Amino acid sequence: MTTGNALELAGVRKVYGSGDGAVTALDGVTTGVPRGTFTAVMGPSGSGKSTFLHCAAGLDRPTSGKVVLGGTEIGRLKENELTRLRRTRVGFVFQAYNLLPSLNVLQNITLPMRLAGAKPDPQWLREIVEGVGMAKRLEHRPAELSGGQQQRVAIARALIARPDVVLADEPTGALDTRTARQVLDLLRAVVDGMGQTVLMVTHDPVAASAAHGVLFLADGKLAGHLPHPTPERVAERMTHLGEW
Ligand SMILES: Nc1ncnc2c1ncn2[C@@H]1O[C@H](COP(=O)(O)OP(=O)(O)OP(=O)(O)O)[C@@H](O)[C@H]1O
Repeated sequence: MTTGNALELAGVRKVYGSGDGAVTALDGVTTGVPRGTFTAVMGPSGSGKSTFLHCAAGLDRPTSGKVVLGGTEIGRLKENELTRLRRTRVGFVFQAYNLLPSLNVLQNITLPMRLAGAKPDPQWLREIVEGVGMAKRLEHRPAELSGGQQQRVAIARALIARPDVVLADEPTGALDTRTARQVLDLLRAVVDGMGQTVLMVTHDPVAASAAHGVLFLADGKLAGHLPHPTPERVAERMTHLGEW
């Protein structure tokens, strides 16, 4: 495992709109996400969580400040370089899985590599397919899988390029409690067992407690970090931050 930060934000500000209608979604966020860690991001509604994730992924450009992903300052990249970086150095996991219905499991998992014009490493492919427990389902289409299985495929897809960071946006939001637990345990195993780095936005203190630590946002600013989170301690912090 390489040491250092997989992701760094330095003084990141994001202002949407201008003049009277301007909204400051991120207000000078500076933080680092160490490699091989699982970090949850929590905060009240409108506190800037999605904007944080979008800036980290290069989906949104900060108004000012720097985002460094795996040593590359992404603000300096041209649009086509940014697209390639998103395909190969960032893995995405969404609440709604976002698998392509016409592709089978194997094709969905390897799609980011094919879009980037690269071939997946067969040994890594085998490791992640087995790691997410989908080795016997490679020919199946998403419609033939449960929600939890679809999310496991999405996690494998997020890992296929060995990204610098996997960004997960409410990955358990559409799942029942038991299936959500399995997906959280898998994300944790991806970090503890495979040395990957995961950053997850969630509203759920139980989901957040699967992480090594929780970053709290309030009004676009960092409002604390909680190591070794438990659902109770996360909920208590959130209550202090206001409506959620
Ligand atoms: N494209 C946009 N244009 C204008 N304002 C925006 C845009 N995106 C976000 N905002 C505003 O920026 C602030 C932060 O939004 P963001 O979606 O990052 O918060 P959040 O913490 O993810 O919220 P939630 O938990 O409700 O999803 C909010 O006030 C929001 O209205």
